[in-house]
Amino acid sequence: MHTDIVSKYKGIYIAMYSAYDEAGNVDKERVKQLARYYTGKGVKGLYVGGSSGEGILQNEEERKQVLEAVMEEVRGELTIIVHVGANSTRESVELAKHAESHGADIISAVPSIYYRLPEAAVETHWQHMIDSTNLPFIIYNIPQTTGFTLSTKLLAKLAAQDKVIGVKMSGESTFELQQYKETGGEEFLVFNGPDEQFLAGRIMGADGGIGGTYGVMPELFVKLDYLFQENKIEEARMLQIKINGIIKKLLSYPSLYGACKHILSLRGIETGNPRLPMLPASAEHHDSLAQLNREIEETVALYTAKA
Ligand SMILES: CC(=O)N[C@H](C=O)[C@@H](O)[C@H](O)[C@H](O)CO
Ligand SMILES: CC(=O)C(=O)O
Repeated sequence: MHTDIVSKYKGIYIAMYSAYDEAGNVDKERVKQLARYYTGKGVKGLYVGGSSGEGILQNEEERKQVLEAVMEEVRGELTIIVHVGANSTRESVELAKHAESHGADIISAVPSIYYRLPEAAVETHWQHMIDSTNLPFIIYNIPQTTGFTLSTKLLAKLAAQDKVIGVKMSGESTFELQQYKETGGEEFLVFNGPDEQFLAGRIMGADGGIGGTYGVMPELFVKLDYLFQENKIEEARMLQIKINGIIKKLLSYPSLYGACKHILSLRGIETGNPRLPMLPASAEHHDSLAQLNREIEETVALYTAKA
């Protein structure tokens, strides 16, 4: 039986980008600068090495370097969830043990990708990671990229273990999200994945969110969560609509990550280009990205101004 898990870990987690130097190598100083930038903004923590963090585009050593930089910079200040999913179970277990030895708070993983695996194989894959450390584990369900949909049957089986404390639900169905919450129970964490549906996910039972676009506007998601908690649903809906206008523009670029990383660079936070095949923002988009950055900054100023 899980106790106090939800109150301990609920909240807003930024799916953090990785930071590279001009040659495309992991740059630990830049990772630290980015992690530092996210402190003091009201978020609960960071989700490191996930989709936005390009963990699956990095080798094992690089993934370790990114996590080490994060831990060296913000350990104790932010709750750190590490994505340790790799295609082989062996590598995932190695990353899980590394995460534990460096003080990460929680591990998480997608299924193995490329092979179309039966549920029993995905279960075994996750179970090995779970058994390899004493850390809590959060299932990462993102069927639109992995091709694997977490069934409530498997969720129930995994959630029966003390170490399995939650699921990051990146599928778009808020009905399934609600079913996951019902299956896992009140003391099982459900994180909303699609940033565009944060409020909808919260209304249907999510305890918080983990998202990639939070990285360029964490203040807005912290505010949105606050409005939901205060039961100011109409105000929250207006903010979600404002956020969605921004996300729609972000998604219109060659890659979401390239756009977000360029916006961060306009604020003095250099993280390099995303790693190919993720396309960088190209020069022709710099003007519109500068305009979008101003729009985000104005919205943040508006929503964080004292009433
Ligand atoms: C498919 C995907 O990567 N989803 C992310 C996490 O769940 C989201 O944070 C999106 O990046 C975001 O909602 C923009 O569509
Ligand atoms: C978006 C998200 O949650 C991730 O990048 O893993």
